[in-house]
Amino acid sequence: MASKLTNRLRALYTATNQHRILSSHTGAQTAFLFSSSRLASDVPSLSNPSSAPPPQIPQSVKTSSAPSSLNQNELAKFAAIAETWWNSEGPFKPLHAINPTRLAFIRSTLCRHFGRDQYSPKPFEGLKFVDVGCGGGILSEPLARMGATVTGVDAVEKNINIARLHADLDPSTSTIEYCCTTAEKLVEEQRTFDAVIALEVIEHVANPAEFCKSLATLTVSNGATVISTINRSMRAYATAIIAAEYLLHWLPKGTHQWSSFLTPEELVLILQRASVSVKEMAGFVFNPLTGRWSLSDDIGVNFIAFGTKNS
Ligand SMILES: C[S@@+](CC[C@H](N)C(=O)[O-])C[C@H]1O[C@@H](n2cnc3c(N)ncnc32)[C@H](O)[C@@H]1O
Ligand SMILES: [Mg+2]
Repeated sequence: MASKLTNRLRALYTATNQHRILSSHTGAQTAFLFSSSRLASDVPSLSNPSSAPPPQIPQSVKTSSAPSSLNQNELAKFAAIAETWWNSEGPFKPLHAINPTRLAFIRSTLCRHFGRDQYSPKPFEGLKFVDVGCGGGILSEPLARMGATVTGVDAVEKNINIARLHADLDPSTSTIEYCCTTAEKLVEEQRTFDAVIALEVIEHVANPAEFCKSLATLTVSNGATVISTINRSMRAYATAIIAAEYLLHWLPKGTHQWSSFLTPEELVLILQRASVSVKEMAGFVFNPLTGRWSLSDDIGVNFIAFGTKNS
């Protein structure tokens, strides 16, 4: 299994022609990877103009002694646009557009892992999932429709209120348990889940490594952890920031900080340190001709990782 994973990762990294395989990391390489994370201030920060007014601090969940994953500046951005979660033409349009593609990855990896029939209408029946940083519930709802018992948590209270209101519109989603809380709080409460999913959240948290530790602790032994984020590559700077925020206006300006992105290797390493072994990875690519997203071996910009918690 380990060599199969290694081969798969090697193929992916070779395909993107930009990085080396993880199993051959030396201590020096690892140190480089970690020292470059969050310190990449040498790239011009279009996404953080110094003239921008200070963001409003939202009402968000307070944490206790556990290291906090909260970054109040990031939370303020989401609080400011919380009402627009279910407007598929609004600021969350990219998440709506990418949703079927990321759900296809989740369905196929988790069905294989949990031995479920991926063509069944409710393949996740009997499994407990948590959607960390669930926002308005764009992902939690389809997961619940696929039969999972879903808990959705977000640090912004407004998001949770919107998510609850929307889920209540349909009996198949009104069963979702929504809470304004954090992964570290759930750890304190000793909650565990068969699958822990955090999509497009890690680039907005205060400490990605600690956040991954919390996600891993929430995952039952041999359970699944799924994370998606944006690669800290030049291509991502050009497309996910310059094009998406400044040229196409898909996202509000300042949504993303390039230096907060993680490379796939960094994500795999911090998950590995948290006892989660990444088994599969895929990229999301946008076809401007069809206007659709699809899964790809190209993990150069948007990517998703599926791992399992070591037993
Ligand atoms: C880009 S949105 C992604 C929403 C959802 N996961 C999706 O992909 O549809 C990021 C979400 O993470 C939440 N968030 C940011 N930091 C968080 C933290 N430390 N703990 C919990 N939620 C957080 C934000 O409030 C926001 O709703
Ligand atoms: Mg993001």
